[in-house]
Amino acid sequence: MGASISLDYITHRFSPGAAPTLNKIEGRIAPGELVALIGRSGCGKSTLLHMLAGLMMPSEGCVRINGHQVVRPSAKWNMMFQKASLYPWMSVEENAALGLLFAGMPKRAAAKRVNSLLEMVGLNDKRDVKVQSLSGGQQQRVALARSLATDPDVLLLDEPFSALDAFARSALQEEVPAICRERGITMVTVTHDIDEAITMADRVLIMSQNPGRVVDELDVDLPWPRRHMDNGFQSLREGLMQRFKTTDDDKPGHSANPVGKGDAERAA
Ligand SMILES: Nc1ncnc2c1ncn2[C@@H]1O[C@H](COP(=O)(O)OP(=O)(O)OP(=O)(O)O)[C@@H](O)[C@H]1O
Repeated sequence: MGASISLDYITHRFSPGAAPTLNKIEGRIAPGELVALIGRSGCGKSTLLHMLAGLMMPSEGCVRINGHQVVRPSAKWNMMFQKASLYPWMSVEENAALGLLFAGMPKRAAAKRVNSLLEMVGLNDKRDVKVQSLSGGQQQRVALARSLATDPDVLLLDEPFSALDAFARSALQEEVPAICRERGITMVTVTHDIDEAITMADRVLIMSQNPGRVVDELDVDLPWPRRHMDNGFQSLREGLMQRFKTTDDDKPGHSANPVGKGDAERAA
């Protein structure tokens, strides 16, 4: 079952006396909600996500999951990164089972749990294959199975599909929120890509930079699965671009490019 997340006035400075990278970020994410965090490069998205994962502590304020302050990483709030970080000499099954083995689950029980997940992510026939022989998309599927194996309440995604080809990316953009919805997992994904945010999230939070703050949000009230060519999708996309631009225009010395590098690359 998903967990609630509270951001309680999070401020962060990387060194004492420096300007804050994040400034007084507050908000609440409901159990089972799917949220995308979008903002320009360097605005502090990954820093904030690392705090949700318990990998970093803010200078001021705190993150609470189900009301408890997050002070360390946990298998109940798992993070997926841009790179799958698998052990190349281990099989798909061994990599996917790692979190369970670290948690003390016997090998046979871990393999049983992982097998149903590998089936779910479409890798059942690759169980015994070494991960180094897999494609990037397949490796991210192993990482996804590994993240889900510990039955997390929260799944945190730090641009996990940005290095994948368009087909693998689009399949996972559809499958990951579907899995989270089915299991009631709360999802927070960081992205530069407006289409990815609308494809995956119930709600998009927009961050500004210098200092990083959540300055706007947009509800994505579209049926699943989301289709880029649908009128509803396109009008939300335009709305989000506009909000992004307004956010940017508020800043002195803003760039003519209204969005992050994912969209900027497409526009080029
Ligand atoms: N360990 C660190 N020490 C000092 N400054 C840091 C450190 N980590 C990040 N920063 C700075 O904090 C700011 C926010 O970085 P962060 O990686 O969170 O941004 P981001 O929005 O995720 O960027 P991107 O989209 O490019 O990944 C940047 O200016 C970055 O240079």
